[in-house]
Amino acid sequence: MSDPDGTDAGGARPGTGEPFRSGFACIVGRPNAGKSTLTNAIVGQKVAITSGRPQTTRHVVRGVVHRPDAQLVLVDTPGLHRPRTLLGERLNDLVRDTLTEVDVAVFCLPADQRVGPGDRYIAQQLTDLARGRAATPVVAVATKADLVPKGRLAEHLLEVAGLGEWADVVPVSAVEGYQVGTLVDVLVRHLPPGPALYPDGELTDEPEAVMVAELVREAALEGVRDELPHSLAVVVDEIVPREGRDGSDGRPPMLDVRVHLFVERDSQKAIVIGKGGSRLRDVGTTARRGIEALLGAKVYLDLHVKVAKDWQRDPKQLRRLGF
Ligand SMILES: Nc1nc2c(ncn2[C@@H]2O[C@H](COP(=O)(O)OP(=O)(O)OP(=O)(O)O)[C@@H](O)[C@H]2O)c(=O)[nH]1
Repeated sequence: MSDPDGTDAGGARPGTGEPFRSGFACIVGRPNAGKSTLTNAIVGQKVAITSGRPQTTRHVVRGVVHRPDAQLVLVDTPGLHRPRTLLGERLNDLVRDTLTEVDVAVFCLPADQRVGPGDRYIAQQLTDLARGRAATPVVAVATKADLVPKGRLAEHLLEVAGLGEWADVVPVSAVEGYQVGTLVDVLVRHLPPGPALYPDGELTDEPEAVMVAELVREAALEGVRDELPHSLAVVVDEIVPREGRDGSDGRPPMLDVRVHLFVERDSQKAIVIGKGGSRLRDVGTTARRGIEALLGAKVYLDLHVKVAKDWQRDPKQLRRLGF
């Protein structure tokens, strides 16, 4: 049976000395290959659609798997999602774009169907690019394993293995939860070492969080628009009620709002913060007024400025952050 909260998607490997890993994966395959069902099985209940955070990634985030040892971010690949409508060069371009921006690709091939020309075409593109400069590993997945007898599954796996250059081949059944955890383990192994890309806990695309981020960004860019990258990234970590300040005692309710601002260079961090923190205080005051009006509560606004290079590993990552 499938594990309803997705906890079979792996656990800590204490004592292994393995570094924390984080990165992006995309799930590709022809229509009806089981991509959506697999995505849901991988992220389980922890789905956190973040389409409202366009500043954090150029792709739509489908979900984030938080583990003690890793964070796996599943991103949508609109182009590859509907290969029937994207033939020839356009598909090539999309595959290339996608593969250069994720750490690992997942190629779904349903076990209940013969490998067809559509699969072969995608397989060729993926193999070319896995061999190319981006060298993105591709994990081939035999989906819907529950629909076929063992003998047929073995046959399918052999066929899939011969189709291209895969880092791994894994049979799964998203419906029954079979091997979903194993697949996540395999994907995590292909992620580079690095800290979590998203705050732990639930992400949100709630309009308030998006608007709070916008208010902070606007305030941070005021007067220094030319000196800061257009796409200064603002991430709202949390909006939580202050304990004992829910308004029930007659005092106005109070919210703690914690926000990270990401910039590219130390010099930009200095601009945002200002001499002795004076500018950041102004940014906070301006943003707080807007946020209080928006949320209808008193707000304690906690702003942190970080240089992205400190927590991002390479230009690839910076691009993903929107820089
Ligand atoms: N039995 C079984 N059915 C599955 C499994 N995974 C997906 N399906 C079914 O296969 C069909 C297609 O699955 P989707 O997840 O929608 O496939 P998709 O690749 O996202 O499809 P597109 O959106 O058309 O690209 C659905 O009817 C699913 O219920 C599985 O592991 N076992």
